[in-house]
Amino acid sequence: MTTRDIVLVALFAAIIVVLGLLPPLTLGFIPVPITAQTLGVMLAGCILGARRGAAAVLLVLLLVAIGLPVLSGGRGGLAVFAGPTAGYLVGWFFGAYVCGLIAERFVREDQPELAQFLAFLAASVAGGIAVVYLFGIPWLAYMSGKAFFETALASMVFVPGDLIKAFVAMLAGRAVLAGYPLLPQRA
Ligand SMILES: O=C(O)CCCC[C@@H]1SC[C@@H]2NC(=O)N[C@@H]21
Repeated sequence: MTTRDIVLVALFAAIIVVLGLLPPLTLGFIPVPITAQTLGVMLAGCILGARRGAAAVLLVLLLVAIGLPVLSGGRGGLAVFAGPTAGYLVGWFFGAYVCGLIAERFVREDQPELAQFLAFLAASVAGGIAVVYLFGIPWLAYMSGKAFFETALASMVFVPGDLIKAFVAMLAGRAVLAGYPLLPQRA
């Protein structure tokens, strides 16, 4: 990693932390909040690509681990990794990575604008939603002692908001690519 990469990773970690200042939306029937921080995960993947995007999330998770209150609602500390949202947090790391991989592979600067939008949207949905849920739901089911399908069904409450975030990440990914490209592009 170059010094520029490190600065970008720190910048996107800061963006994820700042998004955590927006109050979480807690729901009575599931011990996982709706949070704007998942937008930061998608932005990191779409704008920085796989390695640097995942590194930005990892940095945030390290800040959580050392006890800084950087999660929405001012939460932090090692106990979070033994709580009901831990699977989602691990999913953020892999989600940013997969989001970045898809963006790196399918976004091209010389593509038509529509193809770029679609590639960023696919990256955000696959990485920022599917992969995050893939880790989050089984862990939540285990922690709450509920059936997997019941937990998966309850987690669908996050989908509308996460789709809006994926749309915002798509717009931001394309805007940054057009003005100040940072995304590595793979053959
Ligand atoms: O703050 C935490 O401890 C982690 C919160 C995880 C929230 C999950 S991520 C996917 C889904 N989308 C949301 O807005 N909330 C959940």
